[in-house]
Amino acid sequence: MTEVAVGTHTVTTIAELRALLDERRAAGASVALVPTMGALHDGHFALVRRARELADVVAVSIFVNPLQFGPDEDLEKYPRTLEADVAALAGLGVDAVFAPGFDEMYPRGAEGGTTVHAGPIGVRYDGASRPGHFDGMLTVVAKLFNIAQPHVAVFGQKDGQQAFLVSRMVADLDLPVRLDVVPTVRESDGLALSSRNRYLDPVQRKAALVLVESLRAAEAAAADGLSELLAEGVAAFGDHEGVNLDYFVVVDPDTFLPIADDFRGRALVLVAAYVGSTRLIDNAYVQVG
Ligand SMILES: Nc1ncnc2c1ncn2[C@@H]1O[C@H](COP(=O)(O)OP(=O)(O)OP(=O)(O)O)[C@@H](O)[C@H]1O
Ligand SMILES: CC(C)(CO)[C@@H](O)C(=O)[O-]
Ligand code: BAL
Repeated sequence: MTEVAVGTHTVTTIAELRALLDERRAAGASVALVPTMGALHDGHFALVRRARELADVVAVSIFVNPLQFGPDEDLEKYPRTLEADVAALAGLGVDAVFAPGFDEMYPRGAEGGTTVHAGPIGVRYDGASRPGHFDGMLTVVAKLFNIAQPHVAVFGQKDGQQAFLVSRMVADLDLPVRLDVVPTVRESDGLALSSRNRYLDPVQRKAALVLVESLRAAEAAAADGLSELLAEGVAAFGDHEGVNLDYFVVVDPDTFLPIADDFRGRALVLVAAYVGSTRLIDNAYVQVG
């Protein structure tokens, strides 16, 4: 049997990651990739555990991708905790951590290279509030797929539109990778875990619960149809000081288009809101009608 390196290897170049994964593949191993932007929490760790179930070798990428941030967004202040992230991933038995710098990923600069276009769903909902976000996200995900060549890649349902658009890209561009989506991991009070939760002060942390509360209200009203669902979901925002609803929409999970008034069946409620200046998202499946 071929000798292969064991333990957690942190690499910063594409060549190093390819060499490491090629060696494992040559020994017959399957590979799972978990793409992240770091500042890891239990949501990410659930993805890593799932990846371990799905493949012999797990690679986690940590890259805060400038292409998916708008000019007024939080690229500069996005939390970066590489040392702690690597230690946690080693504890979970991850084989490779890929933490490239900007030049390694974009040698032609942010504007100079080929990019992926997300198509019509990429300009709705989060894409309407964050122009260019999904093109930038898909561009880096396509690169990561080509770099790591995983058998399976694991994403979180918390970023529901992202998971949908990645699966669209895989289908539309015939990418040879299987996708797996892990349910949203929540705090005990229901708040979806997010790296951006650490921007919240204690008062905002409490106010942020309105997102999951709106989803629960929508779920409770879903049996009565779309207009009741929307009315109850949006009403949950009431008068929350410092909270501004961005969108509250119900989509068909198969198309990500808004459902019609007479829709009956499983639908996905998407919500985004600003809590202070922090933009948070959440979503939940409901049974309409
Ligand atoms: N609470 C969660 N439950 C399940 N998956 C999650 C959760 N939070 C993030 N993920 C998934 O982890 C992967 C990496 O996400 P990312 O690094 O952007 O973390 P994040 O916490 O979503 O950060 P932010 O929302 O602040 O950008 C994505 O597939 C994302 O959907
Ligand atoms: C998928 C991803 C790692 C691409 O940068 C990012 O959008 C994220 O962390 O969800
Ligand atoms: N969590 C998805 C990555 C982003 O917000 O840019």
